[in-house]
Amino acid sequence: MKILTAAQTRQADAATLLAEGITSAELMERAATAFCHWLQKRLPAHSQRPMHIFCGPGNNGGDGLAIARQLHEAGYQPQVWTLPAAQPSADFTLNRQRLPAGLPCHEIQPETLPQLPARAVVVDALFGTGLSRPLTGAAAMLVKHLNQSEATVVAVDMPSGLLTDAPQSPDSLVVRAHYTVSFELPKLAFLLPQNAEFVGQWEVLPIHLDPTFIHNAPVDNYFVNDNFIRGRLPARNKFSHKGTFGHALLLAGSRGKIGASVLAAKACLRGGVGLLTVRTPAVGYPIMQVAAPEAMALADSATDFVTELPDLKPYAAVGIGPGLGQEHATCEVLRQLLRKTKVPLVLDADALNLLGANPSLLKLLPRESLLTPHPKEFERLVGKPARDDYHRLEQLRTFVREHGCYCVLKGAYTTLAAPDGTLYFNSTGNPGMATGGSGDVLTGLLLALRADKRLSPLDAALLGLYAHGRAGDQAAQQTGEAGLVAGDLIRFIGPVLQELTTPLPGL
Ligand SMILES: NC(=O)C1=CN([C@@H]2O[C@H](COP(=O)(O)OP(=O)(O)OC[C@H]3O[C@@H](n4cnc5c(N)ncnc54)[C@H](O)[C@@H]3O)[C@@H](O)[C@H]2O)[C@@H](O)CC1
Ligand SMILES: [K+]
Repeated sequence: MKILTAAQTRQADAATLLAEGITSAELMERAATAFCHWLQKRLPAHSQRPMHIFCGPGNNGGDGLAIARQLHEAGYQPQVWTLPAAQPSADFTLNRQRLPAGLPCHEIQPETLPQLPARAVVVDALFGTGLSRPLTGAAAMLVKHLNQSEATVVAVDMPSGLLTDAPQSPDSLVVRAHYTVSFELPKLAFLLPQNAEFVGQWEVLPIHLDPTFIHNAPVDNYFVNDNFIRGRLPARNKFSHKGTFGHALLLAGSRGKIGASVLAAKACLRGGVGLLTVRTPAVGYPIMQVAAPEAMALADSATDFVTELPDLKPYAAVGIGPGLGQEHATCEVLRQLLRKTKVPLVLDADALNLLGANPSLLKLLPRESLLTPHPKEFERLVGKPARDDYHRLEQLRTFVREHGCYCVLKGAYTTLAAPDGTLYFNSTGNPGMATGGSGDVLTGLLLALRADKRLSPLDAALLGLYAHGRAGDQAAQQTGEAGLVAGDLIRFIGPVLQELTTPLPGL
């Protein structure tokens, strides 16, 4: 799914009117209907909860007015509140005129702000994608009032005060919505941790914007959902052999962190690798042989950490990092690996910390390497903290362009950056996966997919992220989010990959 900018959303709107020969009021009616169906499913008219719909002067407010009319017709008893405005939009004015006589509509004044008890439902239709500056005056006062209330707040398209795809000044007032119901495509603002307190739980409803416009719109950001992933994992050919799926090498583990190497190894095996060899320090050798007998274990001559790089000839891809430690000798192994390898690399955890601490290593990074930092590791890699989540995304784009690599920034909506700077936001996963070892599982899975000769680097990375999150979602259904441990993810990798495999074309 593409993520459009606010400007492109306006253009998509205009292109739809043109392509379908409809008026903007008709498109507004479509958006209002979609919103009302969403609400009616969750809140029946007979619930009798007080409902207040707050409408701004533009088309977001126009949506609010159309929603009020449709809900009134469906048996709800909403009250409408409008902001004082010199020049409301044409579709606002039209829908204001269309309000039935029995539907109360008041202009907001400081002394007439409605009481909002906890039972009340607020529909926030003050500002949407047209917001261009911080809220002031009556709008600011109203947002403060909404945020102090205990009412349930449902935002139309955007929580009012939040910019669609840029940071706002830190002291800006923004509605704290419990739900944000948006139209057609997700907005970049929804995917950033700093906005979670405003956006709440979000959803996008189709309003059938012009598909040709969306198809041709150039974008920097994609939302990775099921549709986006379908068709990227080919079915296995009957005559395929171990070589097709590659022989991977994993360098991982140190005393006390052999578990990380075991988790990564098991995930790599379940990710479909043809063969796996794991280099661990000697202390990890018996553990690996017992825990993952399908992997070949290659013990280092040092007991506690990895000090030697094996001959790289047999391998189709190399992963390094989980539980590795940051000893000097291990750093030298990484340096040799970066110098010598001719096959795809997956770098995680301590391998990234070593890269961050030794800028000379970063210069050796082979093109198309795949790095999987969490935000702290990413900060060490780039050497300075991000001002905010938007700045972090800019740092990410700059980083991959500079190093010609793929970089996965882990978190909610884990973000993959491709070497051209395009960002892909993953949609799967849950907070239960914020648990030790979850990243090691991702590294193992990505290593398997990078070793698969049939997959492009981009497809391997996208499939890995999506499958990892989906495995987490399926695991959490059985364990609950709190009870989820990284090892639980591993047994769901196989079924999830099976589900994502492209079937034969139907007859
Ligand atoms: N683009 C689409 O696909 C559709 C958009 N619709 C609705 O239209 C909305 C966008 O409407 P508009 O472009 O009219 O914009 P808004 O309704 O978001 O904002 C209204 C106007 O307020 C002014 N304004 C901006 N910031 C302000 C501030 N801080 N204080 C006071 N005034 C401010 C601007 O002139 C802006 O055009 C969407 O969010 C959505 O709700 C829907 O009706 C139908 C489909
Ligand atoms: K809004």
